[in-house]
Amino acid sequence: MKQKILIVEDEFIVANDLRIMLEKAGYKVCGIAPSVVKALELIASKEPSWILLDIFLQGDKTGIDLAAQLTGMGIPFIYISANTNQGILEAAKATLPYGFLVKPFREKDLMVMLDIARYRHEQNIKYNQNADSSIHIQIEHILENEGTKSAKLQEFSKLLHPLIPFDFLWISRTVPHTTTKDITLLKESNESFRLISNDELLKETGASARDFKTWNIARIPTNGKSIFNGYDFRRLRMESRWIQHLSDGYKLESALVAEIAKGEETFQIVFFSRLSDVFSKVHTGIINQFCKAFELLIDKALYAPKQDTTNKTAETTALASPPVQKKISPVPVNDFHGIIGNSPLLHNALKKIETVAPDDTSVLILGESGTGKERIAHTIHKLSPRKNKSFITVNCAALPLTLIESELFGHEKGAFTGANEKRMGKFEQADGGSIFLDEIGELPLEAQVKLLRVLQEKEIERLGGNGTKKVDVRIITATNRNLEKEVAEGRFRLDLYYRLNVFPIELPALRHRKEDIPLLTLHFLEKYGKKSSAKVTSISPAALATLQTFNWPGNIRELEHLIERTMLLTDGDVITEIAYPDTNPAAALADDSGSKVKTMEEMERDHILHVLKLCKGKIFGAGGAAEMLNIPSTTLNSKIKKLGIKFEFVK
Ligand SMILES: Nc1ncnc2c1ncn2[C@@H]1O[C@H](COP(=O)(O)OP(=O)(O)OP(=O)(O)O)[C@@H](O)[C@H]1O
Repeated sequence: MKQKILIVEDEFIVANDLRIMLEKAGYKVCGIAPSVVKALELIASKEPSWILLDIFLQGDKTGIDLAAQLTGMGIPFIYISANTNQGILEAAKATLPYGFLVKPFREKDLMVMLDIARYRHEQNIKYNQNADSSIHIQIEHILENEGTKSAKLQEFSKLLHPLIPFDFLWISRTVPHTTTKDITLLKESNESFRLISNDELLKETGASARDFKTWNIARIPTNGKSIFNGYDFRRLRMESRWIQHLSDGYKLESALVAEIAKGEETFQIVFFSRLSDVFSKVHTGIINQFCKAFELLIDKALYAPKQDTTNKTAETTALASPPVQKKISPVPVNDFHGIIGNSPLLHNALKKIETVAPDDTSVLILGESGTGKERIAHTIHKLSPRKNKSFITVNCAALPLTLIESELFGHEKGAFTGANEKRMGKFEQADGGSIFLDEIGELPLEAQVKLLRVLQEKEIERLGGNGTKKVDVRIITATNRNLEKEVAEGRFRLDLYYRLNVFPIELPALRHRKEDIPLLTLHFLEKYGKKSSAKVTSISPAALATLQTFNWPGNIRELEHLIERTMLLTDGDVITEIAYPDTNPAAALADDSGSKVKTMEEMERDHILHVLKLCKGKIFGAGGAAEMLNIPSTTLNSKIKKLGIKFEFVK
């Protein structure tokens, strides 16, 4: 069946050009809307399968406003805009489009983007269905098992938590004329949730019993909204004394509300988070997707006619060891093929990896330096049918400009001065396996054209050669740059961006998943305990706690090096003090919002360190840091000494 596309664009000529291009390619254009109001009318009457969306439109609403509604309706969309202002790009990106095409564009760009957007949409549906059915199966297990209401609720929370990051849960039931608060649950760790009794609630929030009785504590006044971030959450606090007290008591910063109607009863499930701005349309989508699961939980566990035999006191105390059987989770709790961590953000990424690994799909891994991009790329390879073939890594930033093409695609003898031998490129070495192109954002434009050709034609041409050779390589790329910005500024080809960004996986920065720091620390203690002669076997709780206050600009790599260094400097077998490097720890301790201005010397030091890391510590010769920085190696050496850069920081 032809895909129906609605064009939302206020410039008639552009819209008409788009219509002609789309119809020529076999799509059916079901309408052109110059404003959000008209678009909503056409959506209702024509039910388009896709929307091409301009940002600035007639009327006071923008395409970004409409996008939020489209996500709610489950209609995929792609932006088409001439606007490359960074703020607008960020706002547009937050609405999770399937693509962004910058005007003016070529017909070919549009078609490539639509193909990829459709592919990504199908993958998303597949991913959601997999997750959905796996969670449903696990929920059925929970409900079939013997166990108290609290144990079932605890298991349910553990399952849901990676998808909806909540710290506090509040469930109330409204039957005609009465609303009762029924369940309050607090997250103590990712593995443990505690039911809170009314007495505990009063004690922990400091509210008096009289206030508690007089305040309207049961239902959250939502006025039809479901996401309460930032301003909305502050307004909610102003409207309800009780929410104000609750959020002060438990340090809550945002809320997500789900309402489930069953006959005459309505259940309000409120997820609170300690992070601000954490909830989005993605979470309301998840709630819609798991509506049935919530109903099951309500019917079969929370409000089942046959109540638990356990007495009330037991019900409201800590839920340390639920008698229900442990579930086999698709992602092992602490160690997923050598990837350590248990935070919801990491779990989401790991689930994506499981989904995409078996296919040949190109994967783009996004994340700051040291977040584990290379490790994840390797895991994708190991989980794929290509696992017994080569996994070749190329760091695009470390390759000197002149050698990039010959490194990637190989060269014939005599192709350039110094090419004394015929040489196989990385793509040929990876034939049958996977290639990991790290720092893809650094690839020069000429090499981008050639890479695009490999992706499109699945063939390479050696430098100086006059024939092509077919290669069968799965491409995994990574970057810590904002590629959309690179595209907008003309440094990265749009067609290549869409080819590579078929399945993006975003890796969280360590400071956004500090709950993983203890697990990672213990992992590195064990790793370096085995390797070195250090006697250290453990770390004191106080030392571990200081690691969680650190901001980790260098992410897991930085934590790993710090643990290794601290182990070497520790006398005895317990780390009680962390050997933080003496380089301006205040800068690293500052949090995101309070980042301080760096001095020129600090900037220079950071830059040299970054380049040295890219070159894996190599200073001299081809591919060395001096060449990349375009300064003599003797100058670089004296700067390294002057700035106090030690080799152990570079590893
Ligand atoms: N989840 C993890 N569990 C255990 N070790 C990890 C994890 N993630 C990363 N590491 C370790 O941290 C170090 C940095 O990881 P990696 O090189 O994969 O990061 P990267 O994002 O590719 O960095 P860059 O962008 O600088 O290339 C490696 O030693 C890796 O083994």
